[in-house]
Amino acid sequence: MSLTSPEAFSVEKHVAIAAVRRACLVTCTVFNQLVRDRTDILQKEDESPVTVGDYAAQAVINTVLKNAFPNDPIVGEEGADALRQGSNARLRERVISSTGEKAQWGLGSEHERSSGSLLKAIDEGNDTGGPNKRMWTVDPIDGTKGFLRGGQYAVCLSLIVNSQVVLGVIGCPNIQIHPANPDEGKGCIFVAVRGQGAFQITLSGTGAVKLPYFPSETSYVLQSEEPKHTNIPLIKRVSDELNLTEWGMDSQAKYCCLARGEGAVYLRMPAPTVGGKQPYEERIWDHAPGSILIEEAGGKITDSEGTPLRFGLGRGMGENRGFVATVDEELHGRVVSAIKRAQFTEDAKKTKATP
Ligand SMILES: Nc1ncnc2c1ncn2[C@@H]1O[C@H](COP(=O)(O)OS(=O)(=O)O)[C@@H](OP(=O)(O)O)[C@H]1O
Ligand SMILES: [Mg+2]
Ligand SMILES: [Mg+2]
Ligand SMILES: [Mg+2]
Repeated sequence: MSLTSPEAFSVEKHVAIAAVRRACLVTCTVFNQLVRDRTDILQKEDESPVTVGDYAAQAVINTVLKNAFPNDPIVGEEGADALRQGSNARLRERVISSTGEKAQWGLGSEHERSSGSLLKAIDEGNDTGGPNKRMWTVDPIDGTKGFLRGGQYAVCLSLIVNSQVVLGVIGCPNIQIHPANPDEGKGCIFVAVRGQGAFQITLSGTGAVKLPYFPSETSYVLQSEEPKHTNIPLIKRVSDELNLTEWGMDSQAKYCCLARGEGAVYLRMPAPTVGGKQPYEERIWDHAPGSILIEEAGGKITDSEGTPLRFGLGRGMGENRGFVATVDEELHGRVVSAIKRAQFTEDAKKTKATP
């Protein structure tokens, strides 16, 4: 069976959807019970937040994946080291109770719920990635800041074979099922398999629609909500030149909105670095599922110079900095050109400012 035959990755797709759905149930429960009280949030070394929800969702997804595909490595965002520290015992207990509350979430029995096996399940995501292998990426909560705000966040899973993303599944509990009709409610899962198209289903698995399906009336540039993650002034310059309007949104929900037709461009540009700091290296779990969703919806995604994205370098994406995704291929070329002009103007300003 070739990588793109109609039956390819059918088992993987069903397992991945089940894993993402279970993880979404966990994150919704955690939000309702814990996050609203603003408890149990840790600051990672890079000062980004991690919550009971991130750990619990990664434990659930890794457990489902390891049960189905014991030999597949997993590249997951989170690690359990902080949970092993005595000072975080309360957080650890919260994670255990969040994952074990219902047997259907995959960590049901007393034995399986024990602290050791939970930490082990989280640490199954410690693979280093690389070029010549089959591996999963897991971002248990993408847009943790959005999750904490009650805004958009995404539970993200992808399968990569020999550096090519072949399957992407993104759960967005807070996204409207229909962009123009709030009455239909919230909660979607977006699914793409290489060569088989991209689809949206509801969180409960009903109402499959092929992407894109929503006729975009206004032309939006989807950008990070978090200003530290992107170059907002540069994106404004590009948007103005192309007569587009910026729309800030947390997480890979941006890729999902673009794939269904709710915008013109996904644009992410590296934030300016200060004090000789190295630029941020993007992570494969933040873009692998979103990139296949865009491509299978008929769109194009590259880095900001028009170079293809590289998912076989390790956990990071190396020199791939800044991302441009569009559903309209002609627009993609115009965005890349507009970025070059905007960068040129920015550089010229800096040179003028330096005495
Ligand atoms: N400095 C910097 N530059 C670029 N990207 C960064 C940076 N720091 C973090 N991250 C990663 O950004 C992920 C969140 O994605 P977005 O920026 O698209 O959404 S958001 O506006 O922050 O919600 C976020 O994913 P999560 O940690 O899963 O939330 C990070 O992996
Ligand atoms: Mg994070
Ligand atoms: Mg992320
Ligand atoms: Mg995350």
